[in-house]
Amino acid sequence: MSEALDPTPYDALLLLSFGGPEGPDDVVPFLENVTRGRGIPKERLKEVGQHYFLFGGVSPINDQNRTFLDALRKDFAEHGLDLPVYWGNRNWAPYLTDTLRDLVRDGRRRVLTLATSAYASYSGCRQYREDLAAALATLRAEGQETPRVDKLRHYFNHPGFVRPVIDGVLESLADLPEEVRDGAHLAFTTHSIPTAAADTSGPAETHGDGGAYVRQHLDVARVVADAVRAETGVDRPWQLVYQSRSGAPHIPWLEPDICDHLEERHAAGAPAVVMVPIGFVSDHMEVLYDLDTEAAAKAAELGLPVRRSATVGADPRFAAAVRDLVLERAARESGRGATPCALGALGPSHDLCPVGCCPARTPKPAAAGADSPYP
Ligand SMILES: CC1=C(CCC(=O)O)c2cc3nc(cc4[nH]c(cc5[nH]c(cc1n2)c(C)c5CCC(=O)O)c(CCC(=O)O)c4C)C(CCC(=O)O)=C3C
Ligand SMILES: [Fe+2]
Repeated sequence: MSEALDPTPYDALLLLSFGGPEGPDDVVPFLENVTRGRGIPKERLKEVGQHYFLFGGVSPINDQNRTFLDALRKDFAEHGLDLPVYWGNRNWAPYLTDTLRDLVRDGRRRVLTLATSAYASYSGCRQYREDLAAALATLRAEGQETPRVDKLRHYFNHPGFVRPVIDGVLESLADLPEEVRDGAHLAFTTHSIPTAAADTSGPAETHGDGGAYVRQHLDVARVVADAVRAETGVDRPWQLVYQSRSGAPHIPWLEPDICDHLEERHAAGAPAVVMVPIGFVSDHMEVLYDLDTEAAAKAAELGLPVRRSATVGADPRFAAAVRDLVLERAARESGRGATPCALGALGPSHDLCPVGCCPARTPKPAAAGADSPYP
């Protein structure tokens, strides 16, 4: 077998995700898990619960992760990468702590984690590292010997993530009526977060002005817009906009919201808009509700033709990208050379989050970073 497919020192890959309800009875307990200890207004929770009830109380996220696990296992098997893949969530079964128990039971000693968020932010990176630390603490308190846990670098600019997004935009453009296709604007969307969280996202030297969170999204948006221009020969206006805002109204979050943006584009004379959810790795409830339901209704009201381009999901190129990222990290951890692959202007992200990366408002132990209490 070729040396390039050696995952040493790792003996397991852990897919770490958000989790979602899988039936009407799950919705309220799920939302209680999500918002434990955080000041989400009750009104917002009722509203979010409604979004889930509209879809039978089922979030698509768990099935999307199951499909992605299948794609990863298939890719690894086909390429002779012998690395078992586990799955654990922050807010719903399979819970991360139970998955860590499985890893210990199976004798895994060195685990590499893939979080389902591609970008730097407290919610998308450090909070997952806190989840890992909490699960490790629980097992240690039970007297178990825990594995060493690392986390893969942010993959937002990996070609295996970006190219499927480009294809999705091209498909959405092709799906628009011909008379509005060339004039269509691109609206790249991601999860809004408090501006204070955006400004402190990523390593300390990138703080300020939207931080790594905004810069990473802009980098992806630019690469996609450039590729779409090269492919179609049409230069389209594009912008990064936000969705799924929550929190108290007096706290500033990233803006503009996609619905306001559609209104503004319509008023500016845009004949059509393609919404490109680069902030979401698969069709989460945010995509199904906030874009396909709410923003689509806004567009219909305006008489503005819109399309929503596909998320990456279980695209085989994304599974191959994860294989590439695993082998790259494994090579570096064992002192072998590895050339990290990245599109755009920012270059490959760090392997190890430095101290002060995406700080929490209330500091908590976080694993798999320079400030981890776990070696
Ligand atoms: C950056 C980011 C990601 C991307 C990174 C990642 O992928 O992890 C993400 C993912 C997700 N967020 C999700 C759901 C929710 N997020 C909430 C709340 C919040 N998200 C925030 C940010 C993010 N969130 C923030 C700053 C809040 C408010 C404070 C807080 O609570 O931290 C709330 C509470 C109600 C509300 O405020 O909307 C819910 C129900 C689901 C599951 C969807 C499904 O079921 O398909 C997923 C994948
Ligand atoms: Fe969220």
